[in-house]
Amino acid sequence: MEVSTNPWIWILMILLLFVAYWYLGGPRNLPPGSAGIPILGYLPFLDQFSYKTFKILGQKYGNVFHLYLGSRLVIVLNDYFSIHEAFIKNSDTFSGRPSDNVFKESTTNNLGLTANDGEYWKQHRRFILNYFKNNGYGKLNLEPIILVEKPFCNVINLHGITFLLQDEIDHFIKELKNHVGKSFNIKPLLMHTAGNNICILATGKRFDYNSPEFRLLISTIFSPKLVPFASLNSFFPWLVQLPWSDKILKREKTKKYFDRVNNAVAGVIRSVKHEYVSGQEGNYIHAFMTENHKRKQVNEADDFFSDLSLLHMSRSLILAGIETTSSTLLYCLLYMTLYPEVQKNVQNEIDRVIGHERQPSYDDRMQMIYTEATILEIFRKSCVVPLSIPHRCRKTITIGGHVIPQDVMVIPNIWAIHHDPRLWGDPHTFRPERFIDRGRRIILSEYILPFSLGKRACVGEPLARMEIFLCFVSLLQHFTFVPPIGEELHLESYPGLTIRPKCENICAVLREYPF
Ligand code: HEM
Repeated sequence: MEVSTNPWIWILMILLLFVAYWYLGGPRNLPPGSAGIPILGYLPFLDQFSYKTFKILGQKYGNVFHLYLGSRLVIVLNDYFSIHEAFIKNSDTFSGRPSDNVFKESTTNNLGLTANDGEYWKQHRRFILNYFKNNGYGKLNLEPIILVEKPFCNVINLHGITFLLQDEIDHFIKELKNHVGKSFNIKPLLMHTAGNNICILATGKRFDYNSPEFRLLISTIFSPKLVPFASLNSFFPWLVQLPWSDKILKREKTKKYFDRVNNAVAGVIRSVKHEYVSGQEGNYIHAFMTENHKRKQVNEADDFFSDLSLLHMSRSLILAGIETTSSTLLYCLLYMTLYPEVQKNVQNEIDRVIGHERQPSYDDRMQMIYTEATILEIFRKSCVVPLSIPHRCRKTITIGGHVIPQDVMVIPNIWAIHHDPRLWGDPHTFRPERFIDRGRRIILSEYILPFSLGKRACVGEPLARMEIFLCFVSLLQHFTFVPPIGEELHLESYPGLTIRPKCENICAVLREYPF
């Protein structure tokens, strides 16, 4: 037999082999799904709001399906029951994070909470959740309890976290009063307040909006648009091997960005580190330092709570908490502007339960059924982290009768749950009343998952829920929000990992008292 010397035949054969490998070379017994086209996988067919495409694909492939995004195999969980089976019933198995270039390159050895999934992550997660629990985050009537229980009184323990959040809201309202009656881009102010609430957690105090540390922090965090390059890095991990990968992946720019963020976070840490007195636990940074000392006494080699860890942990909280909370608050105001009758109902409830002479407290929500229902409906509709953060399946397991291979990336489509007509009937209608039982009680739905669920669910949830309630209620106590003259408001968002409203201009009108 003669071997062909025609190079085109060889090129064609290699191409055919590559295509055959692309379609047949992956793991067997995957859930239904699509490999898309060679090299790019299903990426070219995804809408820029990929959660919407996933929802449609769920109708074709079922609620557990696979896709290749670039060369990366991804399993999408597209309904409540599959996500619950994975993240609650098999929470350990699904608590991994993809061991990803993106995480590795943005942190030092995967330090911080979001990227890590080993013993280090477990211990830090437990530590911060305990810190929240012991310091009144998310609880009612805490101030007196804290006062009695805590030997090392500092600002938080004396007055309770509610007091500090209220103080921040006071400053926010004062600032907003400078802009009443005109079109005002409220997003930066919302980011300032969300940023300060995390600083309160970290340092036990708020920062003046004009203080150098705070200005640096806020201005640094959201400057560059690096998400497209992070996605390239994640879905085409082999790009890293190419000689010009640094340029394609903008690695230099990414590195500089994270250096700047580290520098800004270090400034916040420095501002309280020097005030530390041995044994103090009154803010997260001091509690962290005390934990480090305790551990060192037992085992000098234990460096889980090192200075570098403190930097990365604080950074995790700041990066995960500011954009999410400020976007949710912005959606609160946009929905009120677009649904004035809902705004009126919330204000009537505020007037009845709180009045205008005192500040709202977190306890008030027990009597504010309509307001609570409105916030739940905003959580449902806005769903600012629609695909959560990707998980990794730590061992091969069966979900919904489908085999999920070890180490595969798992994406839960939370947006699909929030918009599932089988759960909500009319998912696209904004209707707070769906959460009220015969006008008297809140219907707590397990299908509302803005913070995800299971072992990896958002650690900042207790703080986020408190600040959203207190800020939303305080704002509607003082102002009515209306569309700025000549501007059309809508609820559309930018594409990205988080849903960020495009409309940032709003008009606040001061409410008249007495009402
Ligand atoms: C409305 C506001 C917020 C929303 C909707 C939100 C949502 C989420 C979601 C969906 C996740 C991913 C969970 C998963 O992997 O399954 C997450 C993770 C996380 N969030 Fe939030 N979040 C909010 C506010 C905050 C705040 C205020 C903080 C900090 C104080 C914070 C800190 C974190 C951290 C550190 C993680 C990573 C947890 C881990 O990997 O173990 N978040 N958040």
